[in-house]
Amino acid sequence: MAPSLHPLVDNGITAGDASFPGGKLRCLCAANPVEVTLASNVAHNHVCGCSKCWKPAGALFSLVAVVPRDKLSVTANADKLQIVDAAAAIQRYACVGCGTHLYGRIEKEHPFHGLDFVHVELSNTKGWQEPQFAAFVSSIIEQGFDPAGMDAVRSKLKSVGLESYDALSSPLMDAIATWTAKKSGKLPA
Ligand SMILES: N[C@@H](CCC(=O)N[C@@H](CS)C(=O)NCC(=O)O)C(=O)O
Ligand SMILES: [Zn+2]
Ligand SMILES: [Zn+2]
Repeated sequence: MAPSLHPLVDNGITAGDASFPGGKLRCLCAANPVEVTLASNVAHNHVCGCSKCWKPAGALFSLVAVVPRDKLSVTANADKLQIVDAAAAIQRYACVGCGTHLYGRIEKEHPFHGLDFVHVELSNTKGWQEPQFAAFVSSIIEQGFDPAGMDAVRSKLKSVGLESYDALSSPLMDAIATWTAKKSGKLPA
């Protein structure tokens, strides 16, 4: 059986609703789940193969998107959240009970400062933006995936409409490079 890329990708992608207003994310604890409320839809939703992003059990990829940080609030059981790696650019807040990551936040100077990273599969409502591309695809090898299987992974991603990248998508890499060039003065600010 082919490995699961992600449950919301394996059987094809369902388009989101452009006017979706947001909703609640909950961790996987049966009792007292951590609840995060998003006051808008997400953007740049994508699958990520890196080792740092939270993945559901058995999946090769995470499903991760961004939301402006002022649209995100922790609305229940915030005391169960702990930062996974305080040294990482993205400070990922995980539930100490079930290990699920509820959101990731960037506090340092960074092109994505002001955006929080979230996993919309933690919501039981439909209409969130659908995944747009696949990022850090080659990174799944670092976690033990057989490199001989990469063609099949990239073909499967393409068959559901996701372009594969081994970092972020070209438009996002361009945005990061533009931010860097403006900061260094190579481009006018
Ligand atoms: N190959 C590395 C890539 C890690 C990486 O760079 N992840 C990206 C995509 S989430 C990133 O922006 N990380 C910043 C961070 O984790 O703080 C891995 O799999 O761990
Ligand atoms: Zn939990
Ligand atoms: Zn990642």
